[in-house]
Amino acid sequence: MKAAIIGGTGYGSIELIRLINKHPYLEVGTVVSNSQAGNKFSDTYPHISEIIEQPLEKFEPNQLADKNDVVFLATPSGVSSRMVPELIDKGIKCIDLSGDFRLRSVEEYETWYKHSPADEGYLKKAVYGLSEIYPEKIKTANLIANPGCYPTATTLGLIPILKTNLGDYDSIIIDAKSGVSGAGRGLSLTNHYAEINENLKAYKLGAHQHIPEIEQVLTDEAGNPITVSFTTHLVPMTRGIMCSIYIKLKEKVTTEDVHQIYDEFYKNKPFVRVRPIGKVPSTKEVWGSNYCDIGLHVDPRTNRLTVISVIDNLVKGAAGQAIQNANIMNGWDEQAGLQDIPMYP
Ligand SMILES: NC(=O)C1=CN([C@@H]2O[C@H](COP(=O)(O)OP(=O)(O)OC[C@H]3O[C@@H](n4cnc5c(N)ncnc54)[C@H](OP(=O)(O)O)[C@@H]3O)[C@@H](O)[C@H]2O)C=CC1
Ligand SMILES: CC(=O)N[C@@H](CCC(=O)OP(=O)(O)O)C(=O)O
Repeated sequence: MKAAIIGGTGYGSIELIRLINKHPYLEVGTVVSNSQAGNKFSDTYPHISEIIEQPLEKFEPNQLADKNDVVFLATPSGVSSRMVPELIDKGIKCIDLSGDFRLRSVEEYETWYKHSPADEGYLKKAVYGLSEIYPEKIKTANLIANPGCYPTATTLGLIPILKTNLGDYDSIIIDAKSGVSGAGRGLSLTNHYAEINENLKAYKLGAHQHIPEIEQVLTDEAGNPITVSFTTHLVPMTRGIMCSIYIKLKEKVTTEDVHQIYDEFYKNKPFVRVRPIGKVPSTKEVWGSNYCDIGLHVDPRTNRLTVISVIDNLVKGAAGQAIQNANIMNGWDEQAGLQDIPMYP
């Protein structure tokens, strides 16, 4: 099956290429580039020389739909929303890595993303692609809104406890940290080496576009309105996200009790690894892989649960989950092409 990619020279795209190249049922089809059409892909990324040798192409929706079976849009928000309708109308399945189809409310989108939302008719067709939680909806979807990187780590870390009545869900605090590739390949002063090296920065306080996405998922799963305190930090590393999540518990429960809840919840989910009691995952332990690793601890003095959730932002946080969704949509093993051991050290 041929997979097209739009947003060819970005980080999401080059990670999709790496994963599709070793996928048993997918092969790289058309790769669209807005800035480099006509140039060889390996001119931008020499590490794919002699492996993927093809020109980058212009966006031609008719040709794209004729020559490919699925399209991954690794384009910025505001761009995907303009491209998806033309593609969906031609009958090709789309998996969008941007935030354009994740929020159900167009007003919320405008408030947080600060530009025009996608057409509401197409928004209604989109299925939120949190693979572990919505596999049944994903199976029959034609348009997947692939989750954001921070929302993936956060919601997978929170949903099992939310499904119980044990927590005080007005008290959720998420302290989130990301490597610099989370900001994409575009140049900016914030991500300049001298600005980020030996530095730790909090950013977008109270204004991060992932806040409404996290609250939408948690509210759906809890069945009650949930608001969260969510603060993002930029860390001088290339890949990786760690979300340290804090929830006050209403009853006296132990780490063992909570561990059992998470173990049971994720027992048939191969990409979520709940660490043994006393073990805390680090970002390097999921590097280059589609795993979300979770560590749990209840502090008996404060009766507060701490959840540590780590992912690779470019894999489980973007391209890997997109491939997992393509696997589910096609009825393949959800692990197809994603079974690598994380790269270490
Ligand atoms: N990086 C990450 O960890 C994650 C990213 N995402 C989302 O995935 C999407 C891709 O992210 P990422 O690859 O990191 O971003 P990049 O900035 O690295 O790449 C995006 C690519 O989109 C293309 N593009 C940029 N502007 C336009 C435009 N106006 N019209 C058409 N194409 C354009 C460019 O490629 P070209 O010129 O070759 O077309 C650009 O390289 C984004 O929506 C991002 O928010 C989601 C989760 C995690
Ligand atoms: C480190 C860094 O800057 N990360 C980005 C993640 C953006 C992203 O993934 O965008 P979506 O909204 O499409 O999910 C940020 O915090 O905005």
